[in-house]
Amino acid sequence: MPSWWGKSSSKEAKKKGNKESFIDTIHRKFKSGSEDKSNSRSGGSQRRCNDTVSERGSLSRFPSRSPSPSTPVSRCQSFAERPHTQPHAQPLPLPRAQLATVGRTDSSISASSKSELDRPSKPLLVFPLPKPCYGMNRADPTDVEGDLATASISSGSTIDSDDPSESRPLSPLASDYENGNRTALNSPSSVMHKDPTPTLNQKNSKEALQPSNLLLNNHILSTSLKRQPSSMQMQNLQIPSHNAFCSAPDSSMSSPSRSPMRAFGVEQFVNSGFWAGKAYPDIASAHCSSPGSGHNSGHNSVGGDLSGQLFWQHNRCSPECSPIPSPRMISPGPSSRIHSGAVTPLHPRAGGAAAESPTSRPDNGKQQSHRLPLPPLTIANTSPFSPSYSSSTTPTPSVPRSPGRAENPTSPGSRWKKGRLLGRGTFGHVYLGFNSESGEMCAMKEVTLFSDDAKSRESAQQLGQEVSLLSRLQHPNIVQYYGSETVDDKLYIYLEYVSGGSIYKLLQDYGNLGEHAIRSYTQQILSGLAYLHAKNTVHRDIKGANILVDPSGRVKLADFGMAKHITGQSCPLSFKGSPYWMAPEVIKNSNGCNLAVDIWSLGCTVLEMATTKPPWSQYEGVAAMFKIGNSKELPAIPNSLSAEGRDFVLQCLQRNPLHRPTAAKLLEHPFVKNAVPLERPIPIAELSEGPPAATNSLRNLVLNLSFFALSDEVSDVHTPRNISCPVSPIGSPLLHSRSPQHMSGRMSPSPISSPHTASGASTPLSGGSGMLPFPHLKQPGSYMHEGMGTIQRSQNSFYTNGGTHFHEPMPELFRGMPQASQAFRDIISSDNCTLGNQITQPTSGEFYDVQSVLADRVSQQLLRDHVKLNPTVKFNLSLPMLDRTSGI
Ligand SMILES: Nc1ncnc2c1ncn2[C@@H]1O[C@H](COP(=O)(O)OP(=O)(O)OP(=O)(O)O)[C@@H](O)[C@H]1O
Repeated sequence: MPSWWGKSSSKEAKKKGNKESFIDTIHRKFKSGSEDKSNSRSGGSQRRCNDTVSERGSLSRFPSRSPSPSTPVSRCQSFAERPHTQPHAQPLPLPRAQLATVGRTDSSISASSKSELDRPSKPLLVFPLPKPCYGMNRADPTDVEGDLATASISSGSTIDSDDPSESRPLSPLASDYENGNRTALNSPSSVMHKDPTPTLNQKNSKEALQPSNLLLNNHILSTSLKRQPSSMQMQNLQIPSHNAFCSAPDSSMSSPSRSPMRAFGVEQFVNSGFWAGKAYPDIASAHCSSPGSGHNSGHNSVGGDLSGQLFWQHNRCSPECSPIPSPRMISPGPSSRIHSGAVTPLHPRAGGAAAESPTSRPDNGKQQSHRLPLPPLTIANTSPFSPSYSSSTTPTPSVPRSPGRAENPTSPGSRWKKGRLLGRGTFGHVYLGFNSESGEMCAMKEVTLFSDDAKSRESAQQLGQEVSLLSRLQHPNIVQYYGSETVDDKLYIYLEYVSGGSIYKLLQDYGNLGEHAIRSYTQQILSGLAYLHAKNTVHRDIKGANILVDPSGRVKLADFGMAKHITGQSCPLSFKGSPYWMAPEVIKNSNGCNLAVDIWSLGCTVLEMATTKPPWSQYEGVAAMFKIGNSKELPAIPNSLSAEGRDFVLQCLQRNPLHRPTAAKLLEHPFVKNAVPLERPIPIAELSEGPPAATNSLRNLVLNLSFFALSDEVSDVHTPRNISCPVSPIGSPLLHSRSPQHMSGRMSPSPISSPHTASGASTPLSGGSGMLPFPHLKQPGSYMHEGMGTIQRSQNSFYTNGGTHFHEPMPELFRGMPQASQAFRDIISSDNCTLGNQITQPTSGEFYDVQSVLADRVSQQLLRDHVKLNPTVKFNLSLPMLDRTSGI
């Protein structure tokens, strides 16, 4: 029995009152409703649950991947107490009901913790993969029930899994993970990887599997729950009876499940395997990322999910893992925050997707079916950063297309080859994208959308919201969105590739960070948050796993799947986030939605960076949440942190959200204010040229810098990274040649900052942000990408919504997928996604920082070119880069 459980049990009587109160609070919370449905992924979960039954058939046909059963993992042990070799957990008594009762939960936990080795042959009760947890609207109140039912079933499976004989062999698919992302071994999750249908043959599952009960998801089981609601929950601390942890279906292919750490909306909570005692289908996926790659699917990717984080696990690394305990490797993550139907392995098509070789092109069948409309403009048909990547635009005959486009009109993205798997997320997989012709790289998030599946709508909605948000963000500390497109039934979202991996990954691979790094990272995270919060947008899932680091130490916030734009006064908090980083008010839902939840999470992240573990990681999921939500205790702050660091953390971890400083305010805190700024030398060439279509401010900035640099001739101009580098059209050689905006010959620092964009000219899917113009590829009447302050003015260009204009054809992203398309439209047109009104003029700090990875490589050439063009200017080519300024 897990230590934490034991502890809990011993104190149960004592704390019963508190727990009940606490649980009751949560219970009410989930019952009473969740935050705006449109933003919730729960619908998905609900759906998932509903669909689970219906899809059983198909599910059963597809072997799911299961991790190696060889590694025993206990999920019930606290981080601190869990040994490498997990003791066999004592299965808790099974409750009579097969519902998501506490007993179930506990059982599942125990079961999960049981060594896989110990139960190799016995088939585990695996439930059909649940539907995606995400989802927007829960129109039907019974959805919760459905989710709950799913959870119950999961629970049941978990229970069954206690029996070793239920273990099922891993699917061959499990081995296709790259980068060691999938470490089958350690996964208790093997349970999750069992082929659901076949595995449902277990004794305990029999009843549940009865057709009538299997209608389970939404009916029978839920009904049962209804009949015996709170008592069991209270008794068993089943916070989530109505709650939100998604059960993550595991699938090697899809794996939305890889994200165990996120909690979703109420609805999702219901799905939560954790709460319901469900086996952790996602575990395998979640923990299997390769530690060293920095790209994970594990904790991070898995990440996101509450489930995964519900049990902070450690020391379960695969051999490849760094000596440092890697929660990811063992992370239990039952659920992914969003189980997109698109990525559900169980779906017939999913199988194909999953089976794809990471090294293959995004899709060989790209042009097989739904031909993408040609982008109206001449943009970057060769660049992923091009809006053309977004099939959201309709063909515009009047606008010339690039030759390349003409040659390959159906899919601009086809030029991008899908490379290795970078990680797995709730929606799907993230691959490295490489353009053989340009040499550019990007991160390609591949999500399968099923046009014939109701889940598509939820997927589309969620993705639409995420893309909508991302496309309007442009900040050096936020991963840049480049564009997106659909190819057949797959949606590709092109993002800035951040090769260093997540902070989480770094911590797993290299241990805790030193104070300098913590200060720097924290300062950057704050910068990103300040920018985000200025737009009334809350990230809601700040944690190491969602913060990427580039090779030069620049930090970028990623994974905006949980982000929400706060539009009105009332914004009920939904149970979203990752438990260990979750603010008390989120758990208790005692306050309205506020930006302060990110500040709390930031404080947790600082501790995570300092210790490699989030606060309260010594407690298992529920216990941790109880601590966070119901106690007054503050987490231990390591002595390694300076007094300033300590104070910073304490400032962030104030239980009253109103007492927490804002991100902007915290930027003034000595802990980060005194942080050594990251700097990137600016190549002289960058300073010597000005963007053709740069805004005055940008132009001035660049010119000033240029002047500064050139006046010195050999210059030692240093510019803090966060300042201008990015803005320069020339700023980045990379952008110089590839960005769609460059292609358009227009430039605008940010879709957000540009007048056009501000006025609402924004195409969420068209890669609104982050692109810098290609001065050398100007085209008359060319497409003006809104992201660069340019607008496609031809034809049916936009429609307006809430002050934000979108390209009418944007929904074409989901061409061939009516439901998805409509869902996308809905979400895009929802006020929740409207950021236009919040658009603010950029500050220098908001300038998009061009990718620097290739900058240095090209800088020399640029310098040479510059010299050729400006013979009077003398450069010392031996100093391609300016010196640093900073104040180290
Ligand atoms: N821009 C990027 N550059 C490099 N790697 C990335 C990038 N985006 C994502 N990844 C990798 O892919 C993994 C999954 O991506 P991401 O977290 O965005 O997916 P998701 O569906 O949002 O996941 P989650 O379940 O956390 O919501 C990340 O953990 C990371 O390792």
